[in-house]
Amino acid sequence: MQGKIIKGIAGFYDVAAGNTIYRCRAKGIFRNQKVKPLVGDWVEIEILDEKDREGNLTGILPRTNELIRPAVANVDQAIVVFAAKNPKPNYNLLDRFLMTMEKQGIPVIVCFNKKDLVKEKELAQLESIYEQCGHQVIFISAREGNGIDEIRDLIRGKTTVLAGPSGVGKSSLMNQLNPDANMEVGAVSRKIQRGRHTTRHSELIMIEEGTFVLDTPGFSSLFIDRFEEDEVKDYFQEFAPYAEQCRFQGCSHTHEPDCGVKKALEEGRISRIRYENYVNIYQELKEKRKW
Ligand SMILES: Nc1nc2c(ncn2[C@@H]2O[C@H](COP(=O)(O)OP(=O)(O)OP(=O)(O)O)[C@@H](O)[C@H]2O)c(=O)[nH]1
Ligand SMILES: [Zn+2]
Repeated sequence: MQGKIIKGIAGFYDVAAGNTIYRCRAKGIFRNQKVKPLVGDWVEIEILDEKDREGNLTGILPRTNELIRPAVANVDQAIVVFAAKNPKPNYNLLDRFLMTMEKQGIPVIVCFNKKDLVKEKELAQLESIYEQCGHQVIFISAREGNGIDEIRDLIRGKTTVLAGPSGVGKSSLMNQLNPDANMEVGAVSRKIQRGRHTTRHSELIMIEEGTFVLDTPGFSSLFIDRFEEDEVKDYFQEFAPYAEQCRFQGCSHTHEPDCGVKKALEEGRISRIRYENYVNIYQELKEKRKW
């Protein structure tokens, strides 16, 4: 029988097969192989006890991909959640997340929660910025249950990493998607202080058969240390058409004269937020390399 590992705890793996979750032990063969079972793996299991839902892991199917942080395999897509307001979106963190996922070939849907707190006009601005750089953008209100069906449609039959900083309403969203999950929802300030999530392990929540969501702990620890500064611009794809007009080949769009990207910025064709994040990330990587 085949299933998917949704959780690993102290030598056991919880495997969802159909609508049932079996607690499985990895058989000896895994110790001799170099591959260690990962959350998200599609696996072959043998049932030992149907009533007690116990089994053995007997094989791992080939992976389509493997993320290191969070440690999870076979990710189809990510949904990154920010609040449209309260807390104000950290666009720099958002752009870093988009780069990190894009580098690993994982499509990202940008989701702004708490749409009940801001005006349509502000939402339209957010939408145009992130659609311009190639992402699907959705607006929801987890509190009012708005946009939840749209999310359900987007995640159906897939494995989705749900990421976002503390306080944006991820737990509220998970509760809407899966009332059984019963995640703790609380005041923004209190939870940031307590810093819960820091020691939690990756766990997939089965929303329905074949649909899995990973609620990702520790979003702010996402760093972009595996990038060269010169490749950063490749992740700001909306710059590309204007870069053709730069005077210098390999223009970094920061200090060079006759830069097509800076011209487009002045003309309002490129988002200032995105441009400033680009410069910030570019310079940070350049500084790092000096040491
Ligand atoms: N106005 C408004 N408030 C919301 C919405 N969704 C969540 N909230 C509130 O935002 C606060 C944080 O919500 P949580 O769901 O706990 O946020 P979280 O992202 O899971 O935070 P952590 O658990 O710290 O990661 C709570 O006070 C929620 O009631 C929304 O759609 N609109
Ligand atoms: Zn340029």
